[in-house]
Amino acid sequence: MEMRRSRIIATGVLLALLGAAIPIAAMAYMSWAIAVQKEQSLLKLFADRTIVRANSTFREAKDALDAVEATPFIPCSDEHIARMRVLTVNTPAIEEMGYFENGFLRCTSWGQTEGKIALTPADYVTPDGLDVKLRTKPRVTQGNPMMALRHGRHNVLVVPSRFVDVLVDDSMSLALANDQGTLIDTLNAPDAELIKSAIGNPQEGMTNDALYAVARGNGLVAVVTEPRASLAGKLRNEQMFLLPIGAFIAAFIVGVVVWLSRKQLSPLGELAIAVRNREFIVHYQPIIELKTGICVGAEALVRWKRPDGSIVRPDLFIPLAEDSGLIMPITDQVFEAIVFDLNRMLVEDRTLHIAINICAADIKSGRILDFIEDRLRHTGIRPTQIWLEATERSFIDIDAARVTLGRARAFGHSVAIDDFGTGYSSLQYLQGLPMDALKIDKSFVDTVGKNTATSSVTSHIIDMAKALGLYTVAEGIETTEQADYLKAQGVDFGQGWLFSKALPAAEFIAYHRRSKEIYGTAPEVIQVAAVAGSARG
Ligand SMILES: Nc1nc2c(ncn2[C@@H]2O[C@H](COP(=O)(O)O[C@H]3[C@@H](O)[C@H](n4cnc5c(=O)[nH]c(N)nc54)O[C@@H]3COP(=O)(O)O)[C@@H](O)[C@H]2O)c(=O)[nH]1
Repeated sequence: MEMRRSRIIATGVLLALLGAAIPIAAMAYMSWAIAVQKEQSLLKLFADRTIVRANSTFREAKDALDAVEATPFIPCSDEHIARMRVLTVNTPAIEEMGYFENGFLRCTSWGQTEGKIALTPADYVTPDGLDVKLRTKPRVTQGNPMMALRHGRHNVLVVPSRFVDVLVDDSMSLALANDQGTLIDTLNAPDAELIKSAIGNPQEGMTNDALYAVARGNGLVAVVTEPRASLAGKLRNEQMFLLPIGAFIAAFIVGVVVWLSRKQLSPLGELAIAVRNREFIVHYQPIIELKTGICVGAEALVRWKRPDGSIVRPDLFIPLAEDSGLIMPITDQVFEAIVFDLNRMLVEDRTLHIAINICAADIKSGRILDFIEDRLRHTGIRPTQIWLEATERSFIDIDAARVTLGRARAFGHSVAIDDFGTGYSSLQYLQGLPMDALKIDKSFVDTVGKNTATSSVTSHIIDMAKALGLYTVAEGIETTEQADYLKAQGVDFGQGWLFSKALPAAEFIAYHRRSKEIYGTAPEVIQVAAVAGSARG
């Protein structure tokens, strides 16, 4: 009992801990995943914008080069130089324009040169056919290194930062490269190693320290990165929304676990577990023919054997079982136990019968009769050897009771009214019911030899039963005086501690064997009455 409680409590605590931890952990993980996903979408947006920006810079440069190539002016004439100057001024992306002849720079948008600056080989060629020299020191202006883009006989100089001229968050860095991985320019000093590996990877990703997103287009690759630490703000926002949901789910699960555990720990919960685990055993109280002392059968009385070996008396759990409906599976288990325990004995001695207690619900529905019929099949036990005991209190629906008891007798069972006299119904009320025997309650037997107000009731009950042609069985006989009195009154059978307490199956079998040696076997009178399906007389 204690072990089971401890197990239920331990399981409950474990499930409650898991039930609390899993939703909160799941929501914490979801907060992180959503924050990462949102941040990566933002990085991707900036990477896409960088590609757009770089492409537009290339396009501007190309348009300017196409325009100057198409001019009809004499190379390096005043008109040609003026044209280059106008295009330079009107094209924000370019800083300077130059004209090459025979591999040397002859003039630029600034004017004539000495013709000594030689054309150097391109670092790569864009898909639009522009020769790109990544770092060129402008020899004319002597300014910072620029990127030179050449098409035909002209080139333009572009400040590399024009390609990455995108507004990004302060925490972000970006890099632009061509699709062979040659770096064009960077912004906010990104980690070179990360950029190198990100260029080779698709879309977006994450390292131990940073998040990154990659965009590609027209021979260019843009990578935008951000340290993981900068996720903190977004993560907090997501957590503020999701963690309360996780806490709510956790509280709900813990509540359900506590509710289920308490239910399992409740008497009804324990009884339900006992039914599931088939923890019921049956003891048999011998029934004695008072005239001869012969053991004619037994009443099957259920006991709840807990896993720790302790036995619970039926009056402690039968009322709860009846209220909850668990009495039906318990009755089934009692009947199966009878078949298991006494099959051989009942087949060997046809004069023996076993009485079982039937609950109100089964009397109303008649369900138990089908169950008994099914379980008796192929056992060799005759239906006449099974008596059904029903208390007056269980006849809630008298018409349904009449049908069920009638069916029971037609099938061959004898029907006994248990605890007679303790209910409110009169014998007259019960008179119309199909029955064979009346069990006189212990409370009346107890009055024998005592001068109490109810003493005379006992003999009246016996007389009425005889008048109705019913067998009589006296319960709870504890003294020889009671037995002698009841025998003298013509009571047929008796049970009680005078003869024996309810015994485990093996002890009842031994008791019956001993009794047989002393008193012999009963004549077939009880069986005959039951087979006939009619009352005595
Ligand atoms: N629906 C079911 N009810 C059942 C079943 N098994 C038992 N019960 C009912 O539980 C009540 C208590 O039963 P139990 O503790 O087994 O007590 C029985 C006898 O042991 C007791 N008894 C018998 N002789 C004496 C005696 O001389 N002195 C004394 N003090 N007690 C004695 O009486 C009980 C028998 O009761 P009854 O059924 O009225 O014949 C009890 O109401 C049982 O019916 C079950 O399987 N299903």
